[in-house]
Formats: sequence, C-alpha cells, structure tokens
Amino acid sequence: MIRAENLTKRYGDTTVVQDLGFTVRPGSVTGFLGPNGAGKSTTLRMILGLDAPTRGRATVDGRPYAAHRAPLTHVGALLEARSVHPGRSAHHHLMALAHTHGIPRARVERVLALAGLTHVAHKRVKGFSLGMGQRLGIAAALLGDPATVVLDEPVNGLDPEGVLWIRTLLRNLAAEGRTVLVSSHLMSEMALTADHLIVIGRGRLLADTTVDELVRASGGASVRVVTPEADRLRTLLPGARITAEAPDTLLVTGLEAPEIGRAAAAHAVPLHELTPQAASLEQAFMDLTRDAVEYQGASA
Ligand SMILES: Nc1ncnc2c1ncn2[C@@H]1O[C@H](COP(=O)(O)OP(=O)(O)OP(=O)(O)O)[C@@H](O)[C@H]1O
Repeated sequence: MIRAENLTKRYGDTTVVQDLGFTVRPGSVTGFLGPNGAGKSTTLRMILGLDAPTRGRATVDGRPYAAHRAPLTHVGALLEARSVHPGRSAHHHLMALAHTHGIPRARVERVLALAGLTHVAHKRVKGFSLGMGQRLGIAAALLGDPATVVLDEPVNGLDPEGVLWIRTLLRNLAAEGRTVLVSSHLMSEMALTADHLIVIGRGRLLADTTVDELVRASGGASVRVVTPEADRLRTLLPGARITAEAPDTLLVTGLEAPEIGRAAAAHAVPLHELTPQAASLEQAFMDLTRDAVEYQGASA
C-alpha cells in the first residue's frame, strides 16, 4: 500500500505539489492522472525517495521507501528517464541489477520472458527501439518480484501491441494482489487500464475516485442515436437529457443504449445507429482539469 499524507514540494517560490493525500491499495490498478506539468512525476519521485518532500510524507507499506532494507523487492519502479548503459545487453543489465541486489539469477530469465525480450536478451541496448527500452525498464521494475509497482507514463512511445501488452500486464499484476500505481496524462488509456483514479492538477488533488464514479459525476455516459424519427423517439425517452447533433442524430444522456433500444423497438422506431460515447470520459477529465490547464497556459 502507498500512502501520501500532506505531501508538498516547493522549488523556490513555486509549489509544485501541494498537500496531496491519497492511498493506493493492493489488488487494483490505480491510475495517476493529470495534465502535463501537474506534478505527477514529482509525486512519484517523492514516493520513491528520489526527491525529499518540503512537507508531509509518502510511505510504502508504512515506511518511507528508503527505510526498506531491500527496496527493489518491495517496490519496482519505471521512471521516465532511463539509465541503461548502451553497450550492455538486456541480459547483462538485469544480471548486474540482480547481482547487486541479491536477487536470484532465475528472476532475470523470468522477467525477460515476461517482457517479451528473450529473443533480444543478448543484443546491445543501444540498438533497442523506444518500445524495447520501455519493456526493459519494466523488466527491471519487476526483477525483485515487488509487491508494489510504480510506473511513470509506461505507454509513452509504445505501438498498439505494446500498449495492449502493458494493459494486460498491469491487470495481471493487480490480480496477483500487488499494488499498482501508473501515471498518465491520457484519460482514454487509463479508462481501459485502471480501476481507481487519482487525478491531480497544479499539484493539488482534484479527484480520488473510480472510472465509473467519474463518468456518473460528470453527468453520465451518453449514447449517440441516429434515427429518421428523432422527434418521435424524443417523446419515448422521458427523464433523459437529449441534444440534437443533426435532425436525425440525438445525443442521449442518462439512459444506457439497451434501454434506448428497447424503447425504440417497443414503438417500432427504426434505429440506424446506437453508439455509447467513450468520449464522455475524456470530457469528464477535461472538465475536471480545465482550470489547472488554463493556469498552466497562462503562466507559460
Ligand atoms: N527540479 C525542478 N526544479 C524546478 N521546477 C521543477 C523541477 N522538477 C519539476 N519542476 C516543475 O514542477 C512542475 C511539475 O512537474 P512534473 O514533472 O512533476 O509534472 P508531470 O505531471 O509529471 O508532467 P508531465 O505529464 O509533463 O510529465 C512543472 O511545472 C515542472 O516544471
């Protein structure tokens, strides 16, 4: 479990992280979301003992990261800046890490396989693509078989197959009972990966919630309906919020697609399209962080 209490970081006169308080629990994937510059990386660095908080504290399983005797076996981390000697192979890099942290050699083969790097394990890292480098970073994070995994923007630079791989991996890690905290500035990606969301903007906590709750709080998901009898369909959906995108196209909020479909079928209203709108979640995120983003733009 990761806990932040009144976590605050100042650089000179600028407060980058302010009084953050949250708990990241085991057994689920927690998405750490915020627009660029919100303070995500700074917060993760404080959790990992790489930056000292100005005030407050961050603990992993009740202790600051640095107080763990063998941190790599407690917490695995992938940060944006990677430092792998380019002349080394993936195998060599992981072996060196395992050796200096008292981790059994068998784990090296295991994490290479897990990251899909077995076939390139003996190639020099300098020939690696961005995606392969990212996979190596994740292999290193998992080397100590840690109960807590912290990943900063792990899907950055990955192709669709890599993105899918990360998504599945994170879910599996959580299903094994681990604590998984993953940062992103992409709501759409987090919606597919995370169960829980911690959203920050300008260093402050904006939401500590689930994906479902966030959608509900923002007025609910909407459904796009195309029908040649739009006016008649409107009268069949009492209680829903309906806006017209075009004479034959309605955006319905407050009802699920099956309910709309049933109402239309019961009154023989033909439907040409009935599509739940994933974009509403993106909208919820933008509504939540709008002030934070505007501030960033203005200050820039
Ligand atoms: N060492 C530092 N000295 C001064 N300011 C810093 C330092 N590190 C970060 N900042 C500032 O703190 C703010 C938050 O940065 P941080 O990297 O934590 O944000 P982020 O949410 O991870 O952003 P991104 O999504 O762009 O990576 C930024 O305005 C950044 O310029």
